[in-house]
Amino acid sequence: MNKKYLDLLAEKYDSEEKVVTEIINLEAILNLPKGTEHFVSDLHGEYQAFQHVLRNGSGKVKEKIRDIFTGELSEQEISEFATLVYYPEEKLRLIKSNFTSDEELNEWYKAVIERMIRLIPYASSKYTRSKLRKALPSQFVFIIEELLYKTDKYTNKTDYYSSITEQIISLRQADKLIAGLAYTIQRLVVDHLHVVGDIYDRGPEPDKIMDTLIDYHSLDIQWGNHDVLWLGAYSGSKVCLANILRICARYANLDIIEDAYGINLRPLLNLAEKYYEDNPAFRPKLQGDERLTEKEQLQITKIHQAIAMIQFKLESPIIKRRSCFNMEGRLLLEKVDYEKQEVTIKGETHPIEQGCFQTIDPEEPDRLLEEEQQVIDKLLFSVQHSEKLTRHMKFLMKKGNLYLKYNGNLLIHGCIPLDKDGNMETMTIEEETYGGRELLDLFEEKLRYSFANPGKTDDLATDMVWYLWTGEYSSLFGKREMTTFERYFIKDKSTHKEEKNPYYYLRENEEVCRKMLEDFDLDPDQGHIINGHTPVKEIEGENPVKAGGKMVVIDGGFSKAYQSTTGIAGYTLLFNSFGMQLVAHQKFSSKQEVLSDGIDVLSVRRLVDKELERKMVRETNIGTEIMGQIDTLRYLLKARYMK
Ligand SMILES: O=P(O)(O)OC[C@H]1O[C@](O)(COP(=O)(O)O)[C@@H](O)[C@@H]1O
Ligand SMILES: [Mn+2]
Repeated sequence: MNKKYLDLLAEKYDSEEKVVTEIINLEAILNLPKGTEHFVSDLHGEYQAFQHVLRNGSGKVKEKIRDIFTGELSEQEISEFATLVYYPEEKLRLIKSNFTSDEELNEWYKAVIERMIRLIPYASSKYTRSKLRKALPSQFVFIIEELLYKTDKYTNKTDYYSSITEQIISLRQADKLIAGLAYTIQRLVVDHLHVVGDIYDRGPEPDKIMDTLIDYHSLDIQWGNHDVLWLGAYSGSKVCLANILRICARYANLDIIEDAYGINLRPLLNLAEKYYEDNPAFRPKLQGDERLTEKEQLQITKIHQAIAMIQFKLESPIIKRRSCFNMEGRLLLEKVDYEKQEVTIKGETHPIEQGCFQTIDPEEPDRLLEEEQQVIDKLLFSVQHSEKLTRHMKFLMKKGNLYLKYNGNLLIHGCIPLDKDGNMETMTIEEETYGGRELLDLFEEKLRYSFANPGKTDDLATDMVWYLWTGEYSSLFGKREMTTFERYFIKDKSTHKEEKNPYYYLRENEEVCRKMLEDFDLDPDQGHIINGHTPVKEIEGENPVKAGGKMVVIDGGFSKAYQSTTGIAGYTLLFNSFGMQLVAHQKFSSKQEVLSDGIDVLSVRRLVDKELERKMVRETNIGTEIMGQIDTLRYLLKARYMK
């Protein structure tokens, strides 16, 4: 081992005792049951629903409460207590307003603190003391540890508890302590979170989801197609930028751009007001009980057209300079007869409905007007200089990958592009041919390069980020082509269809899934592929667990816009030392309803896989890392202290 490395290590472990203690500590960790992994996907800006799933650990919090308090508390009391753990501040306010005297309130405080103190050792039984300590609210660590670790041998338990809790109450610290304990419980229930893509688009608050993830104790992200669209925009792809703005306009979410990320839309609005009128095809989709004035809707409709046209124009030169994308079929602006208002696609001519080609020169349909060019340039400048967006995009890069191998499973948002016989599809880029895992690695390399070079806007790497959004062999898109143009302008619905990659029916087949796991050097007997991206239509009887359990699809539709097709409000997956469980969530109406009626979004559990023997940390990714650390420490011990 390198001497310098050893010197550095010896600085940290500067005595034999320190090395020995750390080895013992690490060995002990290896023999603990593995922590619970929590998988979510396709959050699509639905911050409130995501918060709920995160706070209740997909039902795990309530399960732990039930394990301990069934028989002692009524079902109603269990629900109330669970709600307090999920939303401590709000629930405390609500409960406190029901008490008429301080005595009553103080009694309630005592009971609740005692319950939480009983729950914590149970929820943390898989962790070392030092890990638990890190999860405790820092200002109360001393007090909580006193309560947790006291023995009743020599002291009177009740007195001991009472004196500490009474002090807390009289010093008016009870609310803070309860909230701190509640967050500790939430944190203990889930050890690690996987976000299998699509944080952004359609829903109203992706920025708040990002803030939550930034504060989360342990997570990784597999980028979704919508996430790379945002990364692409930030990395200098104007066409990706036009797409994110178009989607925000379409779903009436321009607030995300203006208010959350502080990007000035005035230049785009001026352009939109100058050229566009009302147009039913571009009216925003309003979700739930969202209301907008007629004037607001009209304004968005105009912006929506302006940015869609900029997007179509920007696509064209990329398609032309990148023949390897094989997207010539998408050069639709050139296929429009602007006189007759018709478009010819795949040999068929269709009338254009609700066209808005005011800024198009039929001789040069993809040429941006000077004003359009200025608008998109200004927008790109603001996007790349938004402090908050920079923070969010950097985090997305730091925690994100295109796919992840974790504890024997393969996590990937979309697919591994296959041909209809199940072979990996290939793409030739700069004279090299790539397929399967190598293609995915190349995509990721290009994305990272583009992100690191935001000043380059037309290079191959930046164009490839857009390809990841919409290209046939993109592992995130997984469809032949994106029919955005057709959906706006052509009535005939058959032109709107987006044909899926064969992966999406081949993944039902166990052999195919095993082969893909092997291609990624994973053990097909142990591993699973975990996908998001395609909403599972439970309503039509589709099963999210496929290929004899080798494939699990967890996109059940957090996205409100898709709930009518899925019939539920999303799946999540839990993987603990006993096995894997899929959780189906019912529609989340509002936090208010959970708070006041204790109504918890009902989750239905399905067993995906049961471990024959309880899985220990030793058998996990982290376990492998720890074993490496132990080896190094043993080496240090021998080389420096055992002479
Ligand atoms: O109906 P919308 O929201 O415009 O989106 C449709 C587009 O979104 C996509 O489904 C991609 O988004 P998802 O990853 O959420 O499926 C495209 O295939 C399709 O063209
Ligand atoms: Mn997706």
